[in-house]
Amino acid sequence: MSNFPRISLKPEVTDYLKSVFLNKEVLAAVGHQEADCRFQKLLTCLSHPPSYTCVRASTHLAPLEEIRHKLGEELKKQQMCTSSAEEVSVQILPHPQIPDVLLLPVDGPRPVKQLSSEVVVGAQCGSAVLRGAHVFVPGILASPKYMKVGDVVSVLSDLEGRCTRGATSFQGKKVGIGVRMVEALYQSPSFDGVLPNLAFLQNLPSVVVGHVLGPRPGERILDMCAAPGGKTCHIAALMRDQGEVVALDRIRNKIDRIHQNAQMLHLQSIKVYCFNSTQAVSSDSAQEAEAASDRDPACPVPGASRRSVPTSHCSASYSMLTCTVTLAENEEQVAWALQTFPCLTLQPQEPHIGAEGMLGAGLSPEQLRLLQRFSPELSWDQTGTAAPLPCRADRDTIGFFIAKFLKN
Ligand SMILES: C[S@@+](CC[C@H](N)C(=O)[O-])C[C@H]1O[C@@H](n2cnc3c(N)ncnc32)[C@H](O)[C@@H]1O
Repeated sequence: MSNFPRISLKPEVTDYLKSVFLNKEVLAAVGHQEADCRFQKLLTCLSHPPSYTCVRASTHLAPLEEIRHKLGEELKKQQMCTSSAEEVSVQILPHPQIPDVLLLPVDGPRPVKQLSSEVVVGAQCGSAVLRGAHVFVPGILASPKYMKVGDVVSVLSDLEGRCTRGATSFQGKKVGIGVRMVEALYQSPSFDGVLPNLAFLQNLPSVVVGHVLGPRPGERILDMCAAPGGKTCHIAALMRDQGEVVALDRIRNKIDRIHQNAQMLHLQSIKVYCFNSTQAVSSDSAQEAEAASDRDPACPVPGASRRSVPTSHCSASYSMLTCTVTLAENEEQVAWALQTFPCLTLQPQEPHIGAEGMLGAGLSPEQLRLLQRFSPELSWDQTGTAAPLPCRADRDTIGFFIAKFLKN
């Protein structure tokens, strides 16, 4: 059996994505064959984990080199517990362009034996396992009826969401780890409890967006879709914890995670509110000028989800980001915003390591160049080759999109 069955999407989702990737503008530019090839690669990318782990280092608390060294020591200790080899080595590389990123290669796919005793986990848990996590009890959907502590099992991921939860038959402890991974298909260190205040697991594009925003100490920044607070904390760290980051999330349970992360990273400048960002939008210019009310940070920006909006005194810059690959949530939003709010202009991004925006939303080549789209399908062939890790890291990412606007 292949370790990676092709990702299985509902037919209507496949059709929709296909219509995006094979839209008229793309077809005219690259032709049907190339457009279809990119789409097929996208489906392949979606079923594979990235070839490295990205860690954001808390450089507001310690220098990068010190964090790199401490992380290496911690991970060596971890490896010594699980490996029979006398010498263990851990490769941790700084990112050449991003000053607070450390990259760790993932080794895989490795040959693993499939055992007759199987634990089935949800797809989300499965992807965490592929990135080095152990299986925690809530992720388990089904397990052998008489499984007991110490049994060796294979962990399989339910990619199609068909497995009905049968956790009642799980005989192990109901808290803590459910299955400790000893033989991973993709060998990647577990970060569970490893330097929690200095090494924060975050996808590379999610770190890039903080730098693109470029917040400065003393500014007031609004993050409209903040939980669990990865980017909120990054912004506060980049501001050296001076100023204010207002973090909104509409789901009350998730608010605690922002508090926990801020506390863990020793960040005091974050103010967290449970609030629906779409209701934080106001067209009232008096209110807008006032922008001081924490509960109503008035911004003339449409309240679509997943946006981080920094504000400053006389003009404001806005950064819009999504972790989706569709035109509707990305380039079409940009086209709409530019048309609806003539006061907005697109700004160059620094760093710009992803691709440019995708054709299909009627944006000009110049506008597309100002957008940053992380498109793993464009370079799928190169990942997994001998290319140096930092080069691979910039290409082998999750799908992600960043636009930076200035409001005049
Ligand atoms: C992908 S997560 C954000 C990740 C976060 N920016 C980070 O870096 O850790 C999206 C979040 O947006 C929140 N959200 C979605 N729509 C919202 C809205 N209208 N108002 C406030 N929060 C919203 C969701 O509850 C969810 O927690």
